[in-house]
Amino acid sequence: MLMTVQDFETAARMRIDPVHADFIAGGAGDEITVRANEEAFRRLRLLPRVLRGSAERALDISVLGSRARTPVLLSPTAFHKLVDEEGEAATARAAAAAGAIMIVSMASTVAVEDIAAAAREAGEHGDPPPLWFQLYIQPDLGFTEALVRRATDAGCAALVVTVDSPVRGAHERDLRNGFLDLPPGLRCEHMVDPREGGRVHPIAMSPVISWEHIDWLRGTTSLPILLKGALHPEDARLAVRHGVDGLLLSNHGGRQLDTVPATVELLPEIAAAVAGRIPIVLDGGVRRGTDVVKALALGACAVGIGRPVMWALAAGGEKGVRRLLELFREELDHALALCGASGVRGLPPDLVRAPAWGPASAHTEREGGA
Ligand SMILES: Cc1cc2nc3c(=O)[nH]c(=O)nc-3n(C[C@H](O)[C@H](O)[C@H](O)COP(=O)(O)O)c2cc1C
Ligand SMILES: CC(C)CC(=O)C(=O)O
Repeated sequence: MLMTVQDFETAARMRIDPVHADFIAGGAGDEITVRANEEAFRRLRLLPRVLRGSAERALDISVLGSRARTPVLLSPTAFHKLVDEEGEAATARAAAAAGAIMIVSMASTVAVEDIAAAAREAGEHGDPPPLWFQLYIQPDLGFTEALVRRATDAGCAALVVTVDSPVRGAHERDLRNGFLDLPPGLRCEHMVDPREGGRVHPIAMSPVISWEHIDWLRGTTSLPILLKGALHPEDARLAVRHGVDGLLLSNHGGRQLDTVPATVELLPEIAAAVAGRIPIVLDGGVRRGTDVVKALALGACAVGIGRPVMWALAAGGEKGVRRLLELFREELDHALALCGASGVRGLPPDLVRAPAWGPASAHTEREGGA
């Protein structure tokens, strides 16, 4: 029975190529940050209030003009067709049915127009939440601008600009496995260049992308812009000054610079830096309803999940992702009830206790390890 994210991972591993499972699970370098994200959530403790609950909990959110029935977003993940033949279309149907915002990866194997059509078909409770679109700004600004127009025309309601990738992270599992490109028959649909007879460009990760590019993007679109991957509080303040509308506080699931802190450890500092001026979504290591409560209480308005979606899609296609999102909903609602909360909004930081951040190994060994 699929009851936890771990169950989905186990089921997925029985169905997919181990090389692809490594691509999903893996991270950069020694994968210290991959583990740190989950460990940090495990170390935080919830301190519930009593005699103040309500019969039902409100789980809906509204962020940057997008309404959703759950604060759990689908973070952008590449290459869904590696694990399911319908790829991102299946994921989008599940997200729409759950009323969850899906952030479409620029590196998706289904085109954003087709993903949007799939989501529209599946909205069970009226209009599903809009899609958001993740972008790596390409040094070829003409190409980038055309892609932004394409995502906008497809109905995407926000742009999530990934800024933690001046170069690609060193994924040693992929290097050892020789997994360096998509298998024949699959391609990144958004990298097809209509100007060049349909040539498929590689995604450029460029260290010359700068705040000037964010200013340029700000001038070319009226969609809300979120920065994904700014971790330093000074960069969070700069983002506000550059007219960015929101932050996706993310360390790319430990796939870029290894040994950066867990995102939930950084959250209080980042929340203090932006001081409520722009919303913060957090991803990295969110695996349980209690993790969602912790992130929201510490200042996020929503959370994203990456690997869990890939495992669920691999384990059971659209149905698998639906079940996963249901599970997060049930766990979140249950945890809120136990915390004496009436919903996901306005959760106070004193719901969370952080034991002194001692050596991570001491905590994890006692709890059965990562
Ligand atoms: C298989 C995989 C592919 C990913 N692809 C992208 C991507 O195309 N763009 C991006 O900004 N982040 C990408 N990410 C990072 C996720 O958006 C997210 O930050 C991370 O997975 C969150 O951590 P979690 O996996 O612990 O939930 C990817 C992550 C994984 C695991
Ligand atoms: C194809 C890559 C650009 C996707 C990515 O960001 C990742 O694998 O973490």
